[in-house]
Parts: sequence; structure tokens; C-alpha cells
Amino acid sequence: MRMDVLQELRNATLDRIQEFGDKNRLETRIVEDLSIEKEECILQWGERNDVRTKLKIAYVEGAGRGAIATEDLKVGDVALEIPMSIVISEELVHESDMFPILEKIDGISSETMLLLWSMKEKHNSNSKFKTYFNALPEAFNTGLSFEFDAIMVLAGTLLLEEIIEAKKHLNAQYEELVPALCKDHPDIFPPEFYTQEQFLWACELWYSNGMQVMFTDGKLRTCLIPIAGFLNHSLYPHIMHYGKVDSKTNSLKFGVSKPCNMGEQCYLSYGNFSSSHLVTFYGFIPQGDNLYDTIPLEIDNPQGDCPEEFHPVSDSATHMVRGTWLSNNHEIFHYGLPPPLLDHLRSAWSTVPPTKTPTLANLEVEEKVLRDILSTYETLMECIGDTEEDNRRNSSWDVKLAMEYKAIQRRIISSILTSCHSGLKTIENEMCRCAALTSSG
Ligand SMILES: C[S@@+](CC[C@H](N)C(=O)[O-])C[C@H]1O[C@@H](n2cnc3c(N)ncnc32)[C@H](O)[C@@H]1O
Repeated sequence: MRMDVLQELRNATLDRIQEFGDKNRLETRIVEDLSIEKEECILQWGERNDVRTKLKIAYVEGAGRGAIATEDLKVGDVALEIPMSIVISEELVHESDMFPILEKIDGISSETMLLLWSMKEKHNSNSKFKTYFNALPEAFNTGLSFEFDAIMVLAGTLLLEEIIEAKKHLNAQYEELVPALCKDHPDIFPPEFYTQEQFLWACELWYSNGMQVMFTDGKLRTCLIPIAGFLNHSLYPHIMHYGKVDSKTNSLKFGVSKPCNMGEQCYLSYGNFSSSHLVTFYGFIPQGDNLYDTIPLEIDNPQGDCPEEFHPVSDSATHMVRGTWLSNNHEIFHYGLPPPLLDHLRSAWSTVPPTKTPTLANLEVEEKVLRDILSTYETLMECIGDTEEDNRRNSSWDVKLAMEYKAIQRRIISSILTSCHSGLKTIENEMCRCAALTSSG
């Protein structure tokens, strides 16, 4: 009896997953006329090294290479199994001739050591990972490589600062570490392999292809995983859990949590990242509504010059606001906006905690709250400015990506403005109703 219930529950869950998958299927267009010789080489190398896969590699429109299912994959099927013997992890640095030098550097992380190791290993014709390095892109095109024009497109968005800060940080890290290593140990760190451009390439490699793996000792380490590195990200991924080493097989198993049909692109989840993070460190914006795209709103006391006693909750706070189309409550007192933000502003405009009843006093508070939000986002919208949609087609990859990002920001702000306007209209109607009731009563 208990087994039947569990089986039914399992079937119902699988049906829901299937239904969700069908509703959110992303169409993959395979680009046939590009050579996949290097990718096939790495698959053959994988086979010789006991990789098991139900995926093939192809060029897909808009995302470089991707992994395509070679058969129908059901929930629980392992799409890819990678033995730990071909995973690139810190162990390799420990075995290398650079480790005795690097371990003496105060505060250097394993990730930085691996980054420096990969800059040299890439040129090693006897490397065990030669086929892997051969199949890596020459340029990663992440936000870290944005040129001036693209950065200028981002004016008015927080991504502008994020990218500038990240670039500054990488330059400082390079200057602090690399020239001295090349000068003091040119045999181990040949200067021609350690230019600033190559350092940026390696940073982009690790940011966009590094995966967090939980080893059998319970420690999380950032690794490069050949072949798995061809999996693209989706907001509706097939593979969600992969990062724990299976101690019995000493391998990483990439099992699917959502069915993937033969010929369909099999997607991984890189994590719960916003578009700004994905642009900066991966260089793309995923298709669909990203729940992690928010516009942070910093709030101080909205009536800053009023005496404290009138505003019991006057502290500042940061609220994350998503596109209001993602909310299913657009009624009065909700407006598709985050309740904590509304409550924060209400408490700043009212000496008593307002209730969600449409009395004249409450409606007046609601109006002030919405006007506050409206004016903040109107200012933000002005700062962001117009997107020059017409120029997009002829622009470089980075300007196009920056414009795409900005369009998302505008869409979010525009939804907030629309929700505020429609909320104000509702409040106005309610106020008229209240006034009519008062005068008739
Ligand atoms: C781990 S690699 C995936 C394989 C990669 N497409 C390739 O050709 O090597 C990560 C990179 O793939 C690209 N990518 C991943 N998911 C994507 C997506 N949904 N749309 C567009 N590009 C994507 C981005 O360039 C990202 O930095």
C-alpha cells in the first residue's frame, strides 16, 4: 500500500516535470557548417579515458558549442560521467614545478595557482590535457573583455560599476603577482606565456568554465571538467546536481532532472545568477525570465527632514525589485511589488501600522508610497536613457550584449512604473468611492 502511494507520488512528480519541460522547451538550432573536429577529438580522448556520454557536441546558434542528447534521456538518467582522473584540479599544481614557488606567496589561493598553471599548461605540447586546451575558444568574450563603447552603453546601470571594478581588480592582481614571478623565475614562468592578455584569457576561462566540485574529503574545489565544459546554461536546465564526486566510481555524474529528447540541447544550471553576473563572468544573457534579475533599491527615510518620532521605522534598507510581470498579485495594497518594500515605505509614512483596508487614511499612505517608488524609478529610467535599437545589428559583440542587458533593465523598470501608475489609478478610484460614501452617509 505504502509502495503504491510512493509510486503514485513519483509518477505525479515526473508528469509535472515533463509538463514544465514541455512548456519551457528552448529551441536549439544547430549550426551545421562549422567544423567540430577538435570537439570530436576531445570526445574520442574522453572515451579512451573512460568517459561515458549520451551527448554529442555541436555548434548551436548564439552559444558557441553545446551538448546535444544522442538518445531520449529520462529523469535520473546519467547524461555524462567523467572520471576524476581527467578533472583539472589543484592537485595538478601541487605536482608541478611551480608549486614550490607559489606556496611561498602569502595568501595566494588555490584558484590563482591553478590559473597560473593553466596559462603555461596550455602551451605544453606533452600535456595530458592537450586535446582539452586545443578545443578551448581563442576568446571568451565575457564582460571582463568589454571595450570602452560597450561600457559606455551601460551608463546608468549597476553593471557599469561591476565590470569596471572587476577589471580593476584583475589588473591589480596581475601587477601584484605576475611580473615579479616572470622576473625572478623566467624558466618556470616564461614571460611570453604570462602577458596581461593571457592572464585575462585564463581568468575568463576559469570564470566561465570553472565548476565547483565537492570532493570525497568534503571540500569544495573549483575545477575544469573536460567535455562537461560544453554544457550551456539555461534557466530551465536538465542537469541541476552534478558537483559531488561519487566515491564508489571516483567520477562525476551528470544526471538529468528533466527529460531531454534525442537531438535536443542538454542544459546545465550554472547557478542562480542574475544577468549582470552572467554578462560579467560568462558573456551571455539566457533566454527567458530570469528570476534573479532585480533592481536593488536603497531606501532611507523618505521624509528625511521630519522629526524622528513621526517615523518609527526610519532606518535604511536595500530592497530587491523584480519585473512586476513575475508577480501574480496586482491588486490594491500589492501592485505586483515586493511586500517588504511596501511595508517599509508605509511605516515611514504612517505613525500607526496601516492595515490593508481601504480607509481614506490608508489610501493616502498608499498613494505616498507609490509616488515614492514612482519617482525613484522614473529617475533611474532617465539615467539609463534610450537604447539605440536601430544600431544594434551593426554593433560589435560587446555593445550588442550591453544593449541587450540594458533592454532588460528598462523592461524591469518600465513594469514597475506601469504597476505604480495603475496602482495610483486604483487608489484614486477607491478614494472617490470613500468620499462618495462619506458624503452620502
Ligand atoms: C562552460 S562554457 C559552455 C560551452 C561553450 N558554449 C563553448 O563553446 O565552449 C560557458 C560559455 O558558454 C556560453 N554559454 C553558456 N550558456 C549559454 C547560453 N544559454 N546562451 C549563450 N551562450 C551561452 C557562454 O559564452 C559561456 O561563457
